[in-house]
Amino acid sequence: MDKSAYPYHGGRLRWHSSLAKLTFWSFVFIATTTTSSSSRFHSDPSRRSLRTSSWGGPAWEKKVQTSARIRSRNGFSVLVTGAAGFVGTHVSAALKRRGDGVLGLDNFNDYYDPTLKRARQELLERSGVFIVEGDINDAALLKKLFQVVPFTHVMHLAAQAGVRYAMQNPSSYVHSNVAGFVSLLEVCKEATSQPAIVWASSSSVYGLNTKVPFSEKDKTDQPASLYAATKKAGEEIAHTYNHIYGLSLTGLRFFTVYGPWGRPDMAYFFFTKDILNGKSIPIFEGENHGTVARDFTYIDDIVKGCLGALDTAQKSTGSGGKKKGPAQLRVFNLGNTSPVPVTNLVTILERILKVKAKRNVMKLPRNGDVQFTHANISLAHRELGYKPTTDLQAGLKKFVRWYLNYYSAAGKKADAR
Ligand SMILES: O=C(O)[C@H]1O[C@H](OP(=O)(O)OP(=O)(O)OC[C@H]2O[C@@H](n3ccc(=O)[nH]c3=O)[C@H](O)[C@@H]2O)[C@H](O)[C@@H](O)[C@H]1O
Repeated sequence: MDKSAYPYHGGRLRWHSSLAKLTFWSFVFIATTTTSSSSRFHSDPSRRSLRTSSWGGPAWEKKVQTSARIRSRNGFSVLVTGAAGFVGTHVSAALKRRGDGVLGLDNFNDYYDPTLKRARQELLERSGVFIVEGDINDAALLKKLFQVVPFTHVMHLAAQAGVRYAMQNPSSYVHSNVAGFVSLLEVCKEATSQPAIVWASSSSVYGLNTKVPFSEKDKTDQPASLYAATKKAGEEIAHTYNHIYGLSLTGLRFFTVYGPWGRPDMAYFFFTKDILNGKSIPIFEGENHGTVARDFTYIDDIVKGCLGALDTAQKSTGSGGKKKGPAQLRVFNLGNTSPVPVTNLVTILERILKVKAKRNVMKLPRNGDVQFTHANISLAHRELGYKPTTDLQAGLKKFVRWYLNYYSAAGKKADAR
């Protein structure tokens, strides 16, 4: 790959209001709360543990309605699945802030430290977003939610993420990314007023493709991981529900999203933890010392892309399971279009943390990783007004600031993996 494909920008610092607000509430949270763990557990073969809690009743319905109530002219009423997740939390907060009604749904599984998800939930609750605790495979719960609120939009972010974990727990990917998506679409399609749906696909659908930058027009028939295969399956499933039932569907191919309140299973996150703890970090390289690189994309840019997708989504055309006309079907890359080698990511972290990393360079394992990603974002720019503005250096600075505050102020251990 051409070295010129890895440009760096200077450290432009941009303090986005959503982040400022989230960070503020993080301090409030850390200072005042402990995590509640009153929910029951039940066994599910596809999850290491899955919390459930009872739902229903007049008080619960009122909470749901209040959270989903639109507070601005021409606002939306949005069901955000995966609201306690990294992207879900940021998107929910941004929607709420601009006056949309937002109801969260999350199963709070323990793929990574659920304390972090509870902390995000606490943040959202303080800004008026209620998260219903439940699984997207629970059709009765979904139906109930649609009975209580006529959602105009669904932002579907609930998923089993992580490329390498798919080899350890394949069924969790089928459970969430395939069965769960179908379960959600079944309920959406039956709604009297079908919502428009925006959902998270992944850059990983480009798999072993070698032509860069990746364009939405490229074939995506070589997934390198089961995770990628389930996201690709999601895109095909979206086509089917659009074709048969008239659901308006927009898939967003996220490129390695990072930032404050991020996922502890991701490399930038556990590298930070391990560098600070003096532990060696495994840095992957390709054949013949080939560069491994990612088009790391900052969370605030992704949030803007998500809002742009919701704002430009056309109405679904069907009702009660019947299609009345053709509906919108879209897919967009949301990347930074500026790939950075993983070794450079580590150098940036060393500079910000002022600690030298113990680098353990090793061959890219054959466990689902691809060697590089690079997004062509011209379609998203044209249709959604998407224009990322945060480079990796500036974004990592913000991440590290959050990380140090979160874990030191809360006295929490960074239980990254
Ligand atoms: O764009 C996506 O759709 C996906 O992005 C993310 O996957 P990836 O891009 O693989 O991110 P991440 O694991 O942070 O590895 C980053 C880099 O570090 C390298 N890497 C990783 C681990 C390690 O031990 N060493 C290493 O060098 C590794 O080779 C890679 O080059 C999401 O996790 C995934 O859920 C999905 O959303």
